[in-house]
Amino acid sequence: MIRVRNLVRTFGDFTAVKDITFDVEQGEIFAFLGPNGAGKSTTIKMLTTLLRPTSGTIELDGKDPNRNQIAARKSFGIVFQDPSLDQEQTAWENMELHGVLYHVPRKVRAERIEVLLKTFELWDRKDAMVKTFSGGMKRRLEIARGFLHTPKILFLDEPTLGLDPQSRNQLWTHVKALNESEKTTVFLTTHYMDEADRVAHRIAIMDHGSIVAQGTSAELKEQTNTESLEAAFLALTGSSLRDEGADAKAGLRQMAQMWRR
Ligand SMILES: Nc1ncnc2c1ncn2[C@@H]1O[C@H](COP(=O)(O)OP(=O)(O)OP(=O)(O)O)[C@@H](O)[C@H]1O
Repeated sequence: MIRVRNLVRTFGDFTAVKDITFDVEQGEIFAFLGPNGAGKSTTIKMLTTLLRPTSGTIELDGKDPNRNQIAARKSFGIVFQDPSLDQEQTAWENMELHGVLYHVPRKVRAERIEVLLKTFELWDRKDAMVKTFSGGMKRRLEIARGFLHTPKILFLDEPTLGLDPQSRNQLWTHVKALNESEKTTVFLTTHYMDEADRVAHRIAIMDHGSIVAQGTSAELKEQTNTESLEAAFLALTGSSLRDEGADAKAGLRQMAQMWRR
C-alpha cells in the first residue's frame, strides 16, 4: 500500500532524510519512531504531498504523490500534530464540511458521520461547539474526521501528544477497531513506546535521517536482546538527550514523557 525506495530530502547542505526504503502492507498499522529531529515529520510530509523529495520514489496505493497529487490525496487521510478543527463550529459541522470538501455523497455522508461519531464516543456531543471539548475529545473528533472519506491510508502524526493515559488508550482502541473493520492502513508516529508496542503490527526506528531497524516489536527486542520496546529503542538510538529540533514542541514532548513516568 505504501512503497518507499531510496527516499532522500536535503535542506541546503543538511540531509534530513538519508536514503530510506520501506514498505507498508494493506491493512497494516505501521509505527514510525525516532528521537526529536530524526526525520519523521519530513518523511510524513513527503508521503502526503506536502514536501517534494530530493530523490527517491514513493507509491501510495500505486500512485506517485509527486506526479499525481490529486489522485494520491484521495487515497489518504491525515491528522497532524497541530489542531485543525474549527472551534466555532459543532462536531457535526466540522465533519460535514470535511465530507463536502472530499465529495462524500450527501446520504453516505450523514450515515458515516453518525457511525464515526458513535464509534469515537462523541455522538451525544455532536451539536456542541468544538471549543467546549476537552483535548481528548478534539483529538478523537479529528481522527473520526480523518476516516470520513474512507481513505485507504490514514496518517497520524503524534495523535496522542499531550493526552492523558485514559484518552490515549481510548483513542487507540477506536483506531484499532476501524483498522480491523475497514482494513484502513495506518501510518503513525509517536513518542510513546507503549502505544507503538500495543497498536503497531510493525515498527520502523529512525535516527539521524536513517532507518536503523524495522520489524515487529518482538523482532526489535530480539535483535537488541532487550525486554521492552523502550529498551530496544534506546539500544538502537542511544540514550543521550537530543537537542536537534529543540524548540517549544520538543520541550512539550519532554514534559509529556516525564509526566508519563
Ligand atoms: N524546512 C526545513 N529547513 C531546514 N531544516 C529542516 C526543515 N524541516 C526540518 N528540518 C530539519 O530536519 C531534521 C528532521 O526534522 P523532522 O521535523 O523531520 O524530525 P522529527 O523526527 O519529526 O522530529 P520531532 O520528533 O521533533 O517532530 C531536523 O534537524 C530539522 O531541524
